[in-house]
Amino acid sequence: MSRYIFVNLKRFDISTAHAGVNRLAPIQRWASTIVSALEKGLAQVENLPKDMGFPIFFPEAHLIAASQAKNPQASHPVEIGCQSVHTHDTQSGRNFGAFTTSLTANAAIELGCAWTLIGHSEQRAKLAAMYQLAGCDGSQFIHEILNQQVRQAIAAGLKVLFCIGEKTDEVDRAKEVLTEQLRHGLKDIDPSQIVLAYEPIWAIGPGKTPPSAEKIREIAIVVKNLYAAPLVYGGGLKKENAASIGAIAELDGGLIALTRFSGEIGFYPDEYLEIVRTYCEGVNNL
Ligand SMILES: O=C[C@H](O)COP(=O)(O)O
Repeated sequence: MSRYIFVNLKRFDISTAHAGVNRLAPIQRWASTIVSALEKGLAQVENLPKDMGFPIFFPEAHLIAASQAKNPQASHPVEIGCQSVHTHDTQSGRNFGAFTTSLTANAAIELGCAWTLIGHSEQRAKLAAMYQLAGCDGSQFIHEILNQQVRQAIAAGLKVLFCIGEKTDEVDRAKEVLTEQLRHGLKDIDPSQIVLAYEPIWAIGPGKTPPSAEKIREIAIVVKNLYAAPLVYGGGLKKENAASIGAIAELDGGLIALTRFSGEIGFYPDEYLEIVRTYCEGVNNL
């Protein structure tokens, strides 16, 4: 594939009764509802580039249901991905699976995954919070942990979407931050095994203003010079900016989480399809 529209479904399976955003289906049918709606909907989208991939990252509990819901006859099949993998894995004569609470890359493969998402800002924040509790700046260790996870994923045969991005207080030195994340997180990793996602953290989620297409393009040029892998943009990607982001020649796609950022926020398949349609208008105008 040479272009991708990724979806990260974060923890969007939790119903509104428990303060979540799932209004789509009971949790048992949530993943299959999304996979079927997206595959049926993508088949109706006109002028979809043939070389476009549609990976979706689910929480672990939904991986089997999502894989089983895939239609082998779909004209534009979705691919299933997990939200990161463990730093270690099963190995003949060594570890037989003593990994309580962890999803290993070999397990992800057996659960039907083709992809994993590593280095998402919410994963980085979780790791940083642990180091903070220990009273130290763990940034170097976080890069190393992510690097180990990427290695395990590739060894198991997973494709990797590796996220980078600067925080609000890092905007002035964004290039430096991105350089560090790439240099250490992807140390000795072959770029042919990776797709990168640039997600400025200050643009993710409701109530945020994403950067202009010109600003995204500027960063895309920097990132591609640092690491020669396909690059997608995420963080407030929505119908309103999808065409202008699709028209950035240096990008190879997008990463979507919410499709609705106000009111009954959440991920809605029909709105996702509208974003894809609009993004492709931008691509077709290139
Ligand atoms: O993983 C996806 C990103 O965090 C983007 O989130 P968003 O589309 O809700 O801004």
